[in-house]
Amino acid sequence: MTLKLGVPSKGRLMEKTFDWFAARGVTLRKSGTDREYAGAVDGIDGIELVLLSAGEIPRELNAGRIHLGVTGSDLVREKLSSWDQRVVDVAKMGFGGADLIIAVPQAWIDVDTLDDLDAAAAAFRAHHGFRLRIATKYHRLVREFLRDNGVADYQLIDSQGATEGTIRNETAEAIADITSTGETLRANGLKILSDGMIHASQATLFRGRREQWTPDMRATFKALQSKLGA
Ligand SMILES: Nc1ncnc2c1ncn2[C@@H]1O[C@H](COP(=O)(O)OP(=O)(O)OP(=O)(O)O)[C@@H](O)[C@H]1O
Ligand SMILES: O=P(O)(O)OC[C@H]1O[C@H](OP(=O)(O)OP(=O)(O)O)[C@H](O)[C@@H]1O
Repeated sequence: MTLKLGVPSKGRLMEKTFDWFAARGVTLRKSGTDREYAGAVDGIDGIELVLLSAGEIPRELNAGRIHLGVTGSDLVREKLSSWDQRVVDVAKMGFGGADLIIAVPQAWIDVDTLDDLDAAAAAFRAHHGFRLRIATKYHRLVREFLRDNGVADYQLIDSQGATEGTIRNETAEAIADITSTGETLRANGLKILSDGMIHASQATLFRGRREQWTPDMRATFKALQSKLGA
């Protein structure tokens, strides 16, 4: 059996993933037409390229349908419970950096920390009769983080995009989202809580569990690791 490597098929991570492997003597390329999600690997034998959405790579790794995968470290933590028992971090790739943070309106001058948020949430509930709403697509990471930091009086609102806009639209009071330049937060009048950093994400090469791997696959992985210096 060949070793299947899943990489993002488009978007912000794809090109840099190709560059990162190329710099280490492994050429990944899309085969076929631009819109066809087929690929090939040159520079090492026994590896098959699978082009996938970054968000699906954690699940495919966990299911054993791919053996290696490149995706954001945030996505692996969000999509897999006990992620570190399911996949192994082989190499941090040094790009795709973004911080998952909690932010509130700049106008909330009394709220700068998680403790302040907790107090504001209790006051909010007493006043409005429902829990303060935090919009996010990172449900698992946000729940774990708030639980570990003693914030309980809130509800999560699912937002799969344009999350910063939920506050203006009055569908949430706070957000938990990815930021890199901070532009989107500023443009929407939001500020990050001083202790509101949930995870500093970057593109990472992961491998799945090896129980089902054949000796050939293990040898290929070893050869790849030595090329990558991982
Ligand atoms: N400014 C940014 N905004 C959002 N995500 C970013 C940013 N910078 C880096 N990332 C990272 O990029 C990854 C998401 O990549 P991308 O947006 O290409 O995938 P996606 O389109 O969300 O996934 P899918 O293809 O599953 O929809 C995440 O790991 C995220 O942390
Ligand atoms: O700090 P910044 O550089 O402003 O980047 C952060 C923004 O980028 C991402 O959105 P994306 O472009 O992926 O669109 P989305 O809202 O559909 O997730 C993220 O969700 C933030 O909205």
